Amino acid sequence: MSHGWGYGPTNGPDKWGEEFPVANGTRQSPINIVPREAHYDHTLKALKLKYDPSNSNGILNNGHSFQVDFVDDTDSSTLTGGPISGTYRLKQFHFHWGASDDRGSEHTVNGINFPCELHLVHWNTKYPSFGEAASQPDGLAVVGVFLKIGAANPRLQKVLDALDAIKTKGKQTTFPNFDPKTLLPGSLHYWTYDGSLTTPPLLESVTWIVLKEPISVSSAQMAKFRSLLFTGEGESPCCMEDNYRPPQPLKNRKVRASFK
Ligand SMILES: O=C(O)/C=C/c1cccc(OCc2cccc(CC(=O)O)c2)c1
Ligand SMILES: [Zn+2]
Repeated sequence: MSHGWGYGPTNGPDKWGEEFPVANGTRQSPINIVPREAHYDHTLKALKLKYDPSNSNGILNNGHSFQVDFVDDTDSSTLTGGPISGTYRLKQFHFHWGASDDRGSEHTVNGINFPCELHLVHWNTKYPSFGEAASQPDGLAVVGVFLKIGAANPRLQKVLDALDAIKTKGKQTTFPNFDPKTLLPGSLHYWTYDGSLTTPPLLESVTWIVLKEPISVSSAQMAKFRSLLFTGEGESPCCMEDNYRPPQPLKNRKVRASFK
């Protein structure tokens, strides 16, 4: 049985560096964002997110999180503008969350954890594929959105209603006609910095774009995330929760803000 990375005491974030030495690299993610120390950059453009709901394809429990995959063979769902140049295609979105509402996000703000964080993963079309782009310093752009406890989020509920069908690792089902734009907050003000994937292989290829404004999620909806299992059918069940990497050293990096 392969040891495989995870979020437990024997295979969690503190152990990842044994198999993935880049875990101790110079541009690792997530980080703690300190708004007072972020530099307002007036040259930063507004984010342009153009998503075609017909590109949404399936929803998968990958044993670490669940992800909604998009058809990415054309430029119909893209990220442009913001801190990036060129066109990045939406590949998938997924979440990270905690075992309780006091933790779960990967990025923190002034040391504060949110209960959940959404990642919308895009790859630079100057490269032939996601896999190729993932190994390039400008290959990926991930939009991070915090979820904050409040009113139930009806747009998020559409995603949560699909989770019963993918309870165990490896299960997937169709997930057509979903517009990820419905998961974005009203403001697209953001912080941006150069970082990495937050799970193995921890590749240092991500331009991070973390939105300042959270979206809402209810406690009951958070419980639905935790109904998923890290484990496969027939294995002793382990609830999918606390699937987040804690903040990493900023080292020689600046965080820029698109807003004053
Ligand atoms: O061999 C494997 O299991 C994986 C190989 C591989 C090879 C290249 C890339 C890559 O990316 C995984 C990924 C995609 C998007 C986001 C994240 C991190 C996060 O959860 O935010 C990780 C995975
Ligand atoms: Zn993620």
